[in-house]
Amino acid sequence: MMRTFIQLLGEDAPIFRRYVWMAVLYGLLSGLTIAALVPVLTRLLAGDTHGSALWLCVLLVGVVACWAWRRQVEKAGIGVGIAVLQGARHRIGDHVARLPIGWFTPENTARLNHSVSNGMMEIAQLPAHVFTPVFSGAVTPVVIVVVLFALQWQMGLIALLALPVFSAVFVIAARFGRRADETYHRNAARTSQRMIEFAQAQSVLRAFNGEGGGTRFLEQAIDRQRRSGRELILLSTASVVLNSWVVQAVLAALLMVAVLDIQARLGAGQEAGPVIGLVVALLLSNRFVEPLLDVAGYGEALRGARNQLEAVREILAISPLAEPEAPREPKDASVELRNVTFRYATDQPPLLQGIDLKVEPGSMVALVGASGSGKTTLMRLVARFFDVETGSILVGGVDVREMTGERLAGQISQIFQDTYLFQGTIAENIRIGRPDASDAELAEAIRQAGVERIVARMPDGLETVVGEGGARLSGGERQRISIARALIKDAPILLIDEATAALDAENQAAIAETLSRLRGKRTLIVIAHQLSTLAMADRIVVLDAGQIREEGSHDALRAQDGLYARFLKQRQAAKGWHIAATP
Ligand SMILES: Nc1ncnc2c1ncn2[C@@H]1O[C@H](COP(=O)(O)OP(=O)(O)OP(=O)(O)O)[C@@H](O)[C@H]1O
Repeated sequence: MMRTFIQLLGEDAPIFRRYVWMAVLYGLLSGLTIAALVPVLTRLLAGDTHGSALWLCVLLVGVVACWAWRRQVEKAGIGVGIAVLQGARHRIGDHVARLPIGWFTPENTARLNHSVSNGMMEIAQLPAHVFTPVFSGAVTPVVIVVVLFALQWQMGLIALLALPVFSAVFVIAARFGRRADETYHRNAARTSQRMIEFAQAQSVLRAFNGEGGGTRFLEQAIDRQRRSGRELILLSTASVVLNSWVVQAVLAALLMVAVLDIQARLGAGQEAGPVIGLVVALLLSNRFVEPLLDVAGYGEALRGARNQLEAVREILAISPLAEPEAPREPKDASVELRNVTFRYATDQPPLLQGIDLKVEPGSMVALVGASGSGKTTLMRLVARFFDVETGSILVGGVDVREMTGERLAGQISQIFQDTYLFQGTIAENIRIGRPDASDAELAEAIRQAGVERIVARMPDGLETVVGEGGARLSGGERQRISIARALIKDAPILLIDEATAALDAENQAAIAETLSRLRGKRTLIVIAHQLSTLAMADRIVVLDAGQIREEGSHDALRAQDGLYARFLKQRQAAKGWHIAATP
């Protein structure tokens, strides 16, 4: 936990170390102040009022010093919190900016959002509100153990042995609690997901589930969350009770030893001195358990914060894409995959295997294959959403790992299915492709992508705000804006995913027009669904289960009666294609 905290603080870590030493010193000071009670009481009980008064002054000075130092510790704790909020957020931001683009799935971005907002607030509050009492609560009893040893060694020994026992019980209870906490948070996240899904998918739920049926998934999720919440409350209560039992048991043992010793000494007719010492030791026992109970009380808060820190640690542990020390420049607009193997997770089989593919500058390659065969993944690898496991990907004859991210991005334009539109106007969204594009270039991209027709329908034309993620536009309209954005960028390589779902007749025409205009001028790699696109391609590559099974021109592959011919027949049956209708 401390290590993650220090990692999170980066160059601000010395502030945290200083704070920890201050908190430990505060614990020591508190312990010593409590220890000053011993001479005050022993002298008072022995009738030495003057000596007692002197020690009382020392005690009072200690109390004032403790109070003043505690304020300093809290100030230092707040300083650490501010460093977390200011510096650590930037540090996570810098780290995330270097992560593979492929990492940014909706689940990961939701996690990141939660960690940077709620999680950071929780972590930032730790030093001032939780660490100070926990650190001092762990140090003060150690000082009291030493004093107890001096007063009555058996009590000192019991208190000393109690410390590791208490730590072990605390750690075990925390471990059980953590597991329950994780389950609860997982179920809570699922419930939120289900709630959003429930709201977004009302039309589907009502159409297919009938009355009330649509709430089934949501109810199941709420039920799971309720059960895990109950389990969490039970375990949390049990751990608090267990911790305080252990502390109380230690206190009882200390009291018993002291009382038995007092009885024995009084019975033996010993003088008052040692008996007074024992009475004082009895009082000290109480001060020994108090900070321990404090620590136990903060177990819950520590566990919650630990989960947040763990989430941050997981994000920081993801390896960013390495930037080359001596970046190279691409020589042309070719794309080449050499013996590429890739898998999304180490425990999964390879998704792409032994892929060799060369796309010459200015040529057009269409990728074809069943759903899940790896077409999108192949395109993502070219744009370096991820790095390959073995083999290499070359853009312009240079391995993408030897190019800066900026240089590679400059070589490639993408029209993917999940293109994001920002909360801004249509014009602003298109200009993201090239912020310094002139108005004439903007108008040309708009014309080529068929955005003119959309703009004409909109109340504010090009200045129409598209809403978050382009929510105020249809899927087809969003895609055409993304085509205009890719066209205005004017990169030599264009990767296109012909999204079947978003392709209405107008969009098909826009894509076909774009492709025919750019054919021969740009290197085009297209995940093709349209017959017109396939017929336009210089080469068709058929992927099956992550491997290239067939490669050649449309006519040659069609004549082979292999996978491609079968694919065409399926498409024909589904969409009424006419093979003869090639342009
Ligand atoms: N980020 C990811 N993490 C893990 N698995 C993934 C990820 N993205 C895709 N996959 C899996 O990889 C496989 C290939 O997906 P990919 O999107 O490359 O196929 P595709 O041929 O483009 O399919 P489609 O035509 O349906 O878009 C699928 O089984 C998919 O579930």
